[in-house]
Amino acid sequence: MTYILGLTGGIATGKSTVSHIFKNSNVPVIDADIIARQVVEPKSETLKMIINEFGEKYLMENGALNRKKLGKLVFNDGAALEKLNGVIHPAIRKEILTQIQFQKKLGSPVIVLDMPLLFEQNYQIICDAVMVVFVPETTQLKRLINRDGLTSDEAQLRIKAQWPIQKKKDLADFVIDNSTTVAVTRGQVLNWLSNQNND
Ligand SMILES: CC(C)(COP(=O)(O)OP(=O)(O)OC[C@H]1O[C@@H](n2cnc3c(N)ncnc32)[C@H](O)[C@@H]1O)[C@@H](O)C(=O)NCCC(=O)NCCS
Ligand SMILES: Nc1ncnc2c1ncn2[C@@H]1O[C@H](COP(=O)(O)OP(=O)(O)OP(=O)(O)O)[C@@H](O)[C@H]1O
Repeated sequence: MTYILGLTGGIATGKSTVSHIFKNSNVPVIDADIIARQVVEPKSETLKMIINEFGEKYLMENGALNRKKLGKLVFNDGAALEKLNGVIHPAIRKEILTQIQFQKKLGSPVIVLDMPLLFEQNYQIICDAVMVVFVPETTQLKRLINRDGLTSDEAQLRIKAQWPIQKKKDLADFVIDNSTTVAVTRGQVLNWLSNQNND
């Protein structure tokens, strides 16, 4: 039996940091952010649907999606974000389910599904448990601004496009506090894994 651990949190609370720790421990990770990029590669059906919906101005000269420009639109406009989600999420879901089946066939005992919108898109129902990585909102805002070079207003809009971290924490089976050092976070994840191995 393959145990599916959903890994989520808010934007920039540390999901990738935690998923690296899993990967380094040889646990396979399915990364929804990577899949969300793969399904809109140049010439893909999903990219064509996005361009039909939003217009040619969201394409770059090389035929790739202009992610920066589309991000500016959708994180400022809830209706546009819903439209984008409606077009892209069916393709993301299909690929996630394919990758889960693949890992199950390989006989992986544990797999991690790393997905920022895990609760928003109702993926907890296919997970055996959900782990939420959290930091206080002030830390989240600071790390997001530093990592992505956003203004404080832009960063706050992105945070508001997702459920509040407290709501996700309340729904979690396991929580990881990523507010101090990566070493402390690693300790919590390795501890979870060793409890898992002892079961
Ligand atoms: C709007 C897009 C083009 C902006 O691209 P950009 O390269 O600037 O950001 P990137 O994709 O790296 O996402 C960064 C972070 O933004 C947050 N985010 C992304 N999409 C969404 C969304 N639909 N709703 C809320 N938050 C989101 C996530 O925390 C993600 O980790 C892109 O995020 C996108 O296509 N989003 C829709 C697909 C999606 O929902 N992806 C999230 C994981 S499934
Ligand atoms: N414990 C930590 N101490 C200091 N900085 C950290 C820590 N954990 C993560 N960071 C930094 O905070 C930023 C966000 O972390 P990370 O990319 O792991 O978040 P994420 O949840 O995967 O983000 P996204 O939702 O955008 O995918 C990164 O720049 C990362 O290097």
